[in-house]
Amino acid sequence: MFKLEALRSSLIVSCQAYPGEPMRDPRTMAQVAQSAVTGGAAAVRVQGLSDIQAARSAVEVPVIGLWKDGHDGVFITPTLHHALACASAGAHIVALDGTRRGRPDGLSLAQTIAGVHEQSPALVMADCGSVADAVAAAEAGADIIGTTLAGYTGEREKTSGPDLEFLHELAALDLGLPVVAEGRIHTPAQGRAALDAGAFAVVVGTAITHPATITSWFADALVR
Ligand SMILES: CC(=O)N[C@H](C=O)[C@@H](O)[C@H](O)[C@H](O)COP(=O)(O)O
Repeated sequence: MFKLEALRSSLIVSCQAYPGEPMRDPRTMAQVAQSAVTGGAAAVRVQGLSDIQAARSAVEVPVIGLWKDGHDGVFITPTLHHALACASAGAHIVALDGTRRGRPDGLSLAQTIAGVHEQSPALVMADCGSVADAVAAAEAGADIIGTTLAGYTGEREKTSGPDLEFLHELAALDLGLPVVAEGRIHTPAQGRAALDAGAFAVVVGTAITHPATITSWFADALVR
């Protein structure tokens, strides 16, 4: 079993391709995950049961697994069923929606987290969108707080880079849990700034593993 402490101050790379995209293939995502580990990723975050299984076989580092179902409201590992499936697929850490919104299976966040802890060895990362979410998720038994949903739930402005103010607010609260910075970290300096703002570790997705978006940044910069 891995030690969460080993991820302190580390880079975690999210390797995700979206529905209909050419790289949406578990073998491809496992290769991307391997490349990220070669470059220094201490853990990877992958979406979908096949990608979790493929990543587990491909890399030695901890795998954070999630299952996106839909794209509105609560869609990141929305139910206990989704969460247990991620754990069964091999996720060391299950990332799930950690907001205060109602969940499709009617379970509370606390019931969902308790179900994962009772029925699997996985830790739970609660993807939050606000300070109130983070406080509630900590009370509900989450092992890790993620800032993943800041800017996506209507409770906080969608900052162009990471929401550093959110990280500062969470650090001041001292929830007693690791807070992982995730969302719109696009440069190494922003990753460093997230750690300096109090993050336990940093997740980078798009800026490392989503070539279509990275290409568009360059292409857009060339347009006069
Ligand atoms: C909001 C949402 O659905 N976030 C997802 C969560 O898994 C992913 O689409 C993001 O790529 C991931 O959070 C990493 O963030 P960024 O790609 O900005 O580095």
